[in-house]
Amino acid sequence: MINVIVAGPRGKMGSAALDMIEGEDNLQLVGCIDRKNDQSRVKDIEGLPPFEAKIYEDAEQCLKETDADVLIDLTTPEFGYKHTKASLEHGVRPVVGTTGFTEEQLQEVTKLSEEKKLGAVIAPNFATGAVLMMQFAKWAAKHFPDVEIIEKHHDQKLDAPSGTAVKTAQLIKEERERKSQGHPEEKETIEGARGADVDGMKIHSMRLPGLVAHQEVVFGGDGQTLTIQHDSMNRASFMSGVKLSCEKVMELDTLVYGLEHLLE
Ligand SMILES: NC(=O)C1=CN([C@@H]2O[C@H](COP(=O)(O)OP(=O)(O)OC[C@H]3O[C@@H](n4cnc5c(N)ncnc54)[C@H](OP(=O)(O)O)[C@@H]3O)[C@@H](O)[C@H]2O)C=CC1
Ligand SMILES: O=C(O)C1=N[C@H](C(=O)O)C[C@H](O)C1
Repeated sequence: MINVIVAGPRGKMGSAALDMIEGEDNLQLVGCIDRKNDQSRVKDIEGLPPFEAKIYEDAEQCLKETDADVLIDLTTPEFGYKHTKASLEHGVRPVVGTTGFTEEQLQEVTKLSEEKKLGAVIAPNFATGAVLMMQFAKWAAKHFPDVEIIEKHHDQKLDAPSGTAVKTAQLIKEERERKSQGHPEEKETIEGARGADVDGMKIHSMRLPGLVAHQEVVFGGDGQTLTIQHDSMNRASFMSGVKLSCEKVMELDTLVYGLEHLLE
């Protein structure tokens, strides 16, 4: 049995994680970290499954009082980072879906996980299809170095570009020489028109109601284009990755960044 804390239980992802845990025999909810409803039971919060587990506003208290193996964080970049550090300090393995960590923050928690010899998973995208989309994009970049990324999300998303787009750009960067794209003398007549720049490749972020999580990686070559596209239609699409991460993190003693390292 793996004892799990969920941070962000009322959120879109956190509540989907509770539903997933409810249906799994090897995962047990032992506590939640929220910024509301201190000391309430999960079952008393409208819309959440009937768990007896307690809600804590104080993450430290939750980590101390529950006999947790894993902390799943699905909150905000600021609190996700704090929870990840606190979790490692308390000997609890973090599984982090929260996006928007800085490079420095990632390095810091990687170092802490090494020092503590404690497994951790940070996955910008838990959907298997999104992981494949990123791997296919990395492969394609060998042959098509000109590429732009278009990510589309619901309009409640806090971070832009998405963690998935940033990770995709990093994977492509590993495959190709740095290059500037477009006309060398191109000028933006409206600021931002060409999108964000990562190592010469552009990322465009769209936010609209009705969307969930979608990305196109568009490559251009001589007389041809190649588009690799992934769409998450709902949050259930992420849950097999969350479950797998909870299981695999128990066997790790360092931090892994990206679900691709856990898929066989
Ligand atoms: N890796 C992946 O596959 C995926 C990652 N994500 C990422 O997961 C994160 C959450 O996304 P989503 O569920 O859509 O966002 P939501 O805004 O729906 O949920 C976030 C929840 O965290 C709560 N929260 C905020 N601060 C704290 C705190 N200090 N302690 C505990 N809880 C807190 C919020 O509370 P309140 O309601 O009061 O604001 C809210 O309930 C984002 O970073 C997103 O990018 C999303 C989808 C997939
Ligand atoms: O906020 C979201 O919704 C999502 N966030 C992650 C990201 O930033 O890449 C994963 C997925 O795209 C959904």
